[in-house]
Amino acid sequence: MKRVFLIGYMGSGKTTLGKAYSAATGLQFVDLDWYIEERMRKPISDLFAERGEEGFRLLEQRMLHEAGEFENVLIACGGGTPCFFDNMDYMNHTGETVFLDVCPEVLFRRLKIAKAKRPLLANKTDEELMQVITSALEKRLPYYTKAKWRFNAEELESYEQIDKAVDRLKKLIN
Ligand SMILES: Nc1ncnc2c1ncn2[C@@H]1O[C@H](COP(=O)(O)OP(=O)(O)O)[C@@H](O)[C@H]1O
Ligand SMILES: O=C(O)C1=C[C@@H](OP(=O)(O)O)[C@@H](O)[C@H](O)C1
Ligand SMILES: [Mg+2]
Repeated sequence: MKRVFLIGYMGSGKTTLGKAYSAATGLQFVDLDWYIEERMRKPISDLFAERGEEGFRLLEQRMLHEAGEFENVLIACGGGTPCFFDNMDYMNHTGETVFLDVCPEVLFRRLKIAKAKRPLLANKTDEELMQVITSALEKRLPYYTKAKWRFNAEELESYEQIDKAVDRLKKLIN
């Protein structure tokens, strides 16, 4: 039985790599954000707005425990998932954890074009965005580094790079 959790900051490529890995190997893919949106029939940004971050984190923990019971699955978490409650310990006990490591400059480049759907980043100027990324990474690194594996995910920009990353991930967790 295989159960893998991808963790890392927003824009580190959890969804992108998780989807590609699943397509290449047949391992079932669950994106935790999508799972929550489907179960609640609402976008993450609405759930954040209605419940506040605290309410969202409670919901996220509940959904993590639900999806965490699935067998033969790769779960792409949200960027904050490992950093609340005992979520990181829970994941380490129930499966293999992989931290997608990406430097702030690359995260900035990716998130600059993809921040609108992320409630913690929407409406930030470039300067604020870089500031949010660096300070959040500093706070979150102690959680992320509890993962069993650390995986460099800085090159996910083309299909070729994604294929290579999938191969590297296969070698790491098989
Ligand atoms: N070729 C690309 N060029 C620029 N940005 C990209 C490219 N591919 C992906 N991204 C962006 O980088 C981010 C990383 O992907 P994603 O898998 O959504 O990360 P995560 O799930 O870890 O937040 C996404 O927001 C995506 O829009
Ligand atoms: O880092 C975070 O706190 C969050 C990351 C998002 O997921 P991605 O990392 O997939 O963008 C999503 O769960 C929510 O917007 C909060
Ligand atoms: Mg994602």
